[in-house]
Amino acid sequence: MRIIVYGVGAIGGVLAGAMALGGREVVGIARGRMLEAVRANGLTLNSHRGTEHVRFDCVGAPDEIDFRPDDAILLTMKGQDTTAALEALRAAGVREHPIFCCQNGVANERTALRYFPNVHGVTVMMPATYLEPGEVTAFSQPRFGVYDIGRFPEGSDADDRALAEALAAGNVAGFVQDDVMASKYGKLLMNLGNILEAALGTGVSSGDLYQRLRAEAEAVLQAAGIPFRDVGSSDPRRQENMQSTKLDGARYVGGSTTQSLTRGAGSVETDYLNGEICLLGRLHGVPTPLNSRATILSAELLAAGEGAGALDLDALEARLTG
Ligand SMILES: NC(=O)C1=CN([C@@H]2O[C@H](COP(=O)(O)OP(=O)(O)OC[C@H]3O[C@@H](n4cnc5c(N)ncnc54)[C@H](OP(=O)(O)O)[C@@H]3O)[C@@H](O)[C@H]2O)C=CC1
Ligand SMILES: CC(C)(CO)C(=O)C(=O)O
Repeated sequence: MRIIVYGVGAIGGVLAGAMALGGREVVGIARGRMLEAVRANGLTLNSHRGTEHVRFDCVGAPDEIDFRPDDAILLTMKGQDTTAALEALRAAGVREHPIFCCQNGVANERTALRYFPNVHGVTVMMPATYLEPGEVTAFSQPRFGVYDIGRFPEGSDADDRALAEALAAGNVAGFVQDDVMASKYGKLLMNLGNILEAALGTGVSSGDLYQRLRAEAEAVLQAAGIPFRDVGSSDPRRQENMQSTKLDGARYVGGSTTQSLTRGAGSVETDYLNGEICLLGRLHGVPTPLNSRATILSAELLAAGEGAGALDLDALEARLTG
């Protein structure tokens, strides 16, 4: 299986770099300064193993790839960039290839299924950062991450098992699951707090706001009849595979939404995280005022050009509940 990593950022960069270092054939699709940097100098991967430099083929768009039957395509862009990526894949002639949604949220799989028949969900448990072009950092040891993998909407197949093997070569523990979306809904609950961290700054207490966002979401999932599995700190696989690691010269600035604000990326994923709960709440008649305010807050922070940590807890509480 050749691995096409579409979106070389924090997750895509660690995956592409680690699997290439593990001897797997990898092609990256990147853009902007990341593309320039990887093409010019390869990628630097910082982790508990030290600093490693790796080269792999990297292109700017799918139509620069001569797709082969053994290709697997990993989507590693944020949810707001998925539709454009799927359209570019289809325009490049992709049809039957397995598409693995290595992304937070639960909307990517359904969107991908409009375009392609062979879609897989992947729950990504892997703290990673991309702050500078050409450089990414993995903050977990002994494995860089734990992934659940399975066919969407359910089941599993040989492609899932082949991806788990490729991930193992890249120091990521992959678990094939017949009900991967239950794991992805469990992860979605965790990601409702991304916007709180982005607004307050990493390491700042958000009081009871996360529990309140989550309570709204759990009521919504229950009303919608959607099962979820907890993949948070109580998941024993985290204990075994994912201890957080302190690295010389690489500070963990926070989760993916915090990084988007820190990098001035121009968009955040909140509409696919808290916004998913609003959507389901509206479909199933469950009010979601806090998650709704969270989506509006993220849009306002972006519009105001705010970086991470723009608000203190009182200000945040007022914006979400006042
Ligand atoms: N970072 C983390 O620790 C974790 C992230 N996740 C999830 O993983 C997914 C990826 O997040 P993350 O890696 O942090 O995001 P990043 O923004 O770091 O990486 C995504 C990359 O994809 C690029 N990209 C987007 N669209 C295209 C395109 N059409 N062509 C080429 N490149 C493209 C982006 O470019 P540009 O920078 O120009 O936008 C960016 O470099 C998200 O769903 C996130 O929620 C899950 C667990 C942990
Ligand atoms: C759980 C968390 C916040 C960190 O891995 C994450 O999934 C993200 O960064 O989006």
